[in-house]
Amino acid sequence: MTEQYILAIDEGTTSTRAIIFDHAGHKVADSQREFPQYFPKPGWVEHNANEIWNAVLSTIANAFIDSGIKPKQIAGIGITNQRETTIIWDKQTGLPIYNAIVWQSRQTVDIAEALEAQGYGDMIHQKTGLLIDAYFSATKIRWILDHVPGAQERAERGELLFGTIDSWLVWKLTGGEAHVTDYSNASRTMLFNIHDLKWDPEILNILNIPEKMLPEVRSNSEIYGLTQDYHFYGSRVPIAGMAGDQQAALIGQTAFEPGMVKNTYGTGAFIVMNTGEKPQISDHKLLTTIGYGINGKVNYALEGSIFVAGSAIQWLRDGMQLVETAPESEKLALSSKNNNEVYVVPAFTGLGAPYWDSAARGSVFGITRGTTRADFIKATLQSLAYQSRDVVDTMKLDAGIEIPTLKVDGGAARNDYLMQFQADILNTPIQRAADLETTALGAAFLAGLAIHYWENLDELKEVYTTGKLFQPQMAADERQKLYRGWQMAVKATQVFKPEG
Ligand SMILES: Nc1ncnc2c1ncn2[C@@H]1O[C@H](COP(=O)(O)OP(=O)(O)O)[C@@H](O)[C@H]1O
Ligand SMILES: O=P(O)(O)OC[C@H](O)CO
Repeated sequence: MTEQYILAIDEGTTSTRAIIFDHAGHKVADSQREFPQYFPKPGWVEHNANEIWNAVLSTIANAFIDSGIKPKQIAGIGITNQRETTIIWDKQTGLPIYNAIVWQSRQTVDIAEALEAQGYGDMIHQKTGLLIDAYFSATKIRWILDHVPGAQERAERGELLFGTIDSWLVWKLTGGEAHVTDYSNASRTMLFNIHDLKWDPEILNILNIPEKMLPEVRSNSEIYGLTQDYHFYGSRVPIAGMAGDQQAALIGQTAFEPGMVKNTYGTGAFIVMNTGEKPQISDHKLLTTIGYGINGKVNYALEGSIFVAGSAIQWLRDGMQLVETAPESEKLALSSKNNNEVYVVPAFTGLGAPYWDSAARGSVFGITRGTTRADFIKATLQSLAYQSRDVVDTMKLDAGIEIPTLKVDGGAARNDYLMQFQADILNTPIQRAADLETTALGAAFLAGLAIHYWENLDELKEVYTTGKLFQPQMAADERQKLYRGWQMAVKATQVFKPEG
């Protein structure tokens, strides 16, 4: 028999990838494509769901062309995705009725504030594990139903479907046969009760969202449907794994034991701790979320979501034009001669965990006549590490345990300067994955488990390989001084609210 592979579709915020893995967990094909970002008003971020679909199809085609692997050699498909991003489409035509509203978008802040003002914060926190915020899908659904003429009535008549990107891609690949999502993605909608694992009728009622438009919620590893042959070169291949990208990275890092923590430095940075089989509701503004549900067992997680991480480096490149490429930031940071007295707080879309301050905006502190481009770049890189420390410290408080090692992955984890500074400022060893596409590997693992390509979690641990380890080297008093400076910078940032 010809060799069989798993295809992972990793649909991220700025680009989509198709990666083919072999049985040893090695990447044998990797195709990536960026797609347009739309910013209709300040703070709004939208995507065109059909552009995403086309990008997914073209990356799959390129992965086959580049590798010479044939579509019939794909044993199963795993999907992982930017979470929370909301699409509503017409069940008959398959056409979206509005752009996808992206997780980062702030256009529904008013709806979130109204829910808070009506006193629903505690009930929603207890049931969904989330804090009321425009980040999650619920307010985005309400916004589309309010702003597209006739949408509420059509949703009530059962003519419209809602989905996060995972649902949309499965629905498209199966030619409309499966309208499904998984526990991890459902747990980011602010509509899903993470205790009884059902859409919550009380929250749906408050937001006036008809349940019939929601997808069926399934486990993270099972066969959801088969690709239509016309979308997959004549093959009907099982789509057998699905998870939001941050949970997929947890799986890709094989962080299966309670207490294990990973940080993925992509567009944002998302620190997730496996907390085991009982949901732990945070006392310090972290999110409780579903890590994964496999073989009838659900594992919960604590999460600290940082909205701006790698996108701050993109801003250095595209907005400030201080670097030509993101990797160049490393060389420049190392060339900086200052004593780390410059602080950049990249609160471009407000501050996420643990502050949850929608109105905060970015700021810079500590510049002098002598500040150079290299100092500014170094401070921006350091902001990723400082923000991560804010979350890790909070996580230790919530979980009441020390974190012996932080597992890292994602595009910006390639930066050795950043990883060393992260180890120093946390005083914790940083274990980088050998292959930074851990998110895609996690999706492949989920699909592979469902179709017995891999048999169990122990086998996955053998497939996973670690990369470089960064040991803390900074003196304790230096670390305290630098972190105190960061805390002052964040406080000052939160005071500066020109719009009230
Ligand atoms: N060497 C580097 N140093 C710092 N940041 C980097 C480096 N390489 C990539 N990045 C940043 O990482 C991000 C891309 O990571 P990726 O994991 O692909 O993100 P996403 O899945 O969110 O699209 C970009 O925001 C980019 O600026
Ligand atoms: O696109 P990423 O990798 O930054 O991930 C986006 C997150 O899933 C948003 O919650």
